[in-house]
Amino acid sequence: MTTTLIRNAQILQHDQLQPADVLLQDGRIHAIGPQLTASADEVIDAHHHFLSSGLVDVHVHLRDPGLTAKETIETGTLAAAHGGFTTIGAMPNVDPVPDTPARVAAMVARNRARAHVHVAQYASITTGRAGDQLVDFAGVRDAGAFAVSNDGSGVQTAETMYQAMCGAARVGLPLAAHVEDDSLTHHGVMNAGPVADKLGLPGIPNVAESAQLARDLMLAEASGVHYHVCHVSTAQSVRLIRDAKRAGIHVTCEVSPHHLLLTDADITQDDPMLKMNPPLRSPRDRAALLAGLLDGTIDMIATDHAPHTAEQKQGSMATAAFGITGLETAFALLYTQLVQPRILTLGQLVKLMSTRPAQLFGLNAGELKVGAPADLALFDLAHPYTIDAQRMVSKGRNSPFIGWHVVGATCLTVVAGNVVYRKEN
Ligand SMILES: NC(=O)N[C@@H](CC(=O)O)C(=O)O
Ligand SMILES: [Zn+2]
Ligand SMILES: [Zn+2]
Repeated sequence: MTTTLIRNAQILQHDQLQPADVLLQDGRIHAIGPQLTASADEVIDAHHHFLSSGLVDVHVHLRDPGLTAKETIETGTLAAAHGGFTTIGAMPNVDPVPDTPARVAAMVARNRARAHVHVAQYASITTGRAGDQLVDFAGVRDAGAFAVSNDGSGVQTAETMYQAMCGAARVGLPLAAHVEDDSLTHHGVMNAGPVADKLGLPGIPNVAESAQLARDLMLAEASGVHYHVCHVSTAQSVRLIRDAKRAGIHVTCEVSPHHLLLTDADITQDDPMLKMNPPLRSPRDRAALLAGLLDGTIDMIATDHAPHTAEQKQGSMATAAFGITGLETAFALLYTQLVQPRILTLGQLVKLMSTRPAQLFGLNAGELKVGAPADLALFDLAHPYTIDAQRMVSKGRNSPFIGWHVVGATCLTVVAGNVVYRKEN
């Protein structure tokens, strides 16, 4: 029986910071209160920093197995811990794809043996994440998958998506969709519009995302599945999801930090660090995403942490890989850019990055209360710093936010009562 006492923390109560001590025992939160007087094996002084339930990110690319030059289970989950995340959802675009019960079981075992944080594993929707052959949903659920997704590409055929949704609904698995109609993307590498025209780069129009989303919402209604939309990026998508929720369709969605903070107007030159899928959209789209976040249309924030090697992210946007990292920068960026200017409260940010994703995906996480898992993150909300590639523990250094000035450094991350990250001074 090991006990840890975290003293002198500030925790959120009714969206207000209040001083508290938190006692952890056997991997759970045992007590919360002012000035706890318990004897503990370890006492940690939180120095009046902000103690939160550990962050939860349902959209992470760990690249393991098969793509380990970009990231591994160890480096990706250490990056998660560095960012204050204690539970992450691992996307299935690895090699081999977890598309059978045996492969999912192997992934779950590898994650458990090697990860620094809790990993919820996605299985794919179709075999090899391509074509129309559906995965054995009951089998992959029983092997430990928490949801299915073909992230990286859209499911192109309506009939396949409909059958997939019916199958996922039958076994109670959420289906997370990367919505992208390949016949509408025109081999684009950034948002279609005046900026792409000026740079002479091929553009991806909003309809490539939103037209397939409209299709999917009708299929979701007919099938009754929990349909989750990955990385929503357009004003039209927000409108469609808002209307679908009003109509009672079981839809949830996520937005990435980069789509909340950047637009194609920030692309002043051909820069591969600003290349991701879906692309940075127009200022009008960004405004719609913020409005959707504030009115509850958008349920959660997910990083879409997509590490690549330096080689894959050099040269021109025309040839570089899609994707940027996010785990190590998300909280500080959003705290600095949205909470400090009072666009969101700290409580809203924690709900969006911890409580809601856990609740909506049925993950045992996202709450700081007695009896909950001892998964916690301690953030310093006072001292400014500069985002520095040298301090990142992810193998991927492909972030457009390097050099940004932020507050909100992670001081400590605790998973199941064990310290998995501690900031050195
Ligand atoms: N977002 C990206 O630009 N890239 C992701 C794939 C994806 O999330 O669709 C990747 O795996 O690299
Ligand atoms: Zn995607
Ligand atoms: Zn992704």
